[in-house]
This record gives sequence, structure tokens and C-alpha cells, in this order.
Amino acid sequence: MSGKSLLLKVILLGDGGVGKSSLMNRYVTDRFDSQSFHTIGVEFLNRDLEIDGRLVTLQIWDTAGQERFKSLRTPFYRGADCCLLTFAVDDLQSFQNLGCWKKEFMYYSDVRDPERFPFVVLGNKVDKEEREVGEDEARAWCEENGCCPYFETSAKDDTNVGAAFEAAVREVLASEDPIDHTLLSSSIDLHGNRKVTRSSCC
Ligand SMILES: Nc1nc2c(ncn2[C@@H]2O[C@H](COP(=O)(O)OP(=O)(O)OP(=O)(O)O)[C@@H](O)[C@H]2O)c(=O)[nH]1
Ligand SMILES: [Mg+2]
Repeated sequence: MSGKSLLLKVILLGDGGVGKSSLMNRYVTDRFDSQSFHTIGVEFLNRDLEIDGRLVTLQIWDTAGQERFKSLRTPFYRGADCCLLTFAVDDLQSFQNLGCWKKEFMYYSDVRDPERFPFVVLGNKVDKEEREVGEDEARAWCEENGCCPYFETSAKDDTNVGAAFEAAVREVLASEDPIDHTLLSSSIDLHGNRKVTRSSCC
């Protein structure tokens, strides 16, 4: 196993209130807040993980879904390695807006290879009894939109949250030459000071 960690930037997009911040917080801090506030602008958290013997630092960017914060979130799309398109299964409108989120991301991210860019779709709040979007319907949308992986998640119950973020990492590793990603290497110097260095190639 390599001692160098790959830094991957993933970005959570979707309507206000679908649970983006809750998913990020569940994954990174293993907490859920039933009274969480709307995000203003963007926030990010890192989590280290190991996938197939690779050390990865997943940098999760959580954006504000409300329309009025559009100009605050779009500058942060550049440099993303994967986009997690999120809706809530009890909110049909949030599902119908997935296409708009994908378009907004493609417009502002300026990705090198739009055809191959990895997306993962998350249908959140599956713990809720009253659904407005069926799993088949969501899977059909994913098929029609580049066969992106689909996960039914609950930030509240911690259903599939880890699986969804790990799928995002796998999508990136499968889609691109990993040499492109920033490598964070940890090394110990002879005087005992721990150094973290960044380099753009190995
Ligand atoms: N039942 C249930 N409620 C959830 C779940 N995820 C989030 N919530 C609740 O839904 C509300 C909105 O969640 P947030 O995580 O703030 O939503 P958001 O997508 O970050 O919203 P913006 O920041 O406005 O874009 C909060 O009251 C959460 O507690 C879930 O999986 N199940
Ligand atoms: Mg939020």
C-alpha cells in the first residue's frame, strides 16, 4: 500500500432541505441533527479512507441548495472530481430538479471531459414512510443520464451513507488517470517534526 494519500474533491448538490449537510455530517462525524439550518454558501469537511489498498483523503464540499445562494456556491465547482446529485425521496420537486443541478454543475465546473465525468445520485430520507419518488423511477433517471450509480440513503438512520461516498471514490478512480490528482504525502523528518507536503505528481 502506498503511503501517499490521494486528495479527491467531491461536491454535494441538490435542492435546499434534501439532506446534503446531514449526509456529510453523518459520514464525517457520525452525527445527525434533526434541527439543522440551511447552509449559506459552501462548507467542506475531510475524511480519510482506504479503498482497494489506496489511501484517499475525501474532501466533501457541501453547498447551499437554495436558489438565492447560487452565486455563492457555483465558484466552488471547479476542480471537483465527482458530483453527488442529491434529492429527497419524499420530495418530487427535488427529484425533478436533478437535471437542472447537473446542468448547473457542468456549466460552472468547466470539466475537461464532460462525457466521462463521474456523477453519483443519492435518494435521501428513505427512512420516511411517505415517498413521492419510487426507486425504479430514480434508477431509470440514472440510466438515462449516463448510467450513474444510485443509492437510497438515510442520513438519519445511517443507511448507505458510507456506501454512497465510497462509490464516488471508486467512480473517480475508475474514470481518470490517478496521476492527475493532488497527492498528500506524510513524512517524518529526522528532527521529529511531522510534515505534510502537497505535490501535483508522484
Ligand atoms: N427523516 C430524515 N430527515 C433528514 C434526513 N436528512 C436530513 N434530514 C432533515 O432534513 C432537514 C434538512 O436537512 P439539511 O441537511 O440541512 O438539508 P440541506 O440539503 O443541507 O439543505 P440546504 O443547506 O438548505 O441546501 C433537516 O431537518 C434534517 O434533519 C434523513 O435522512 N431522514
Ligand atoms: Mg445544507
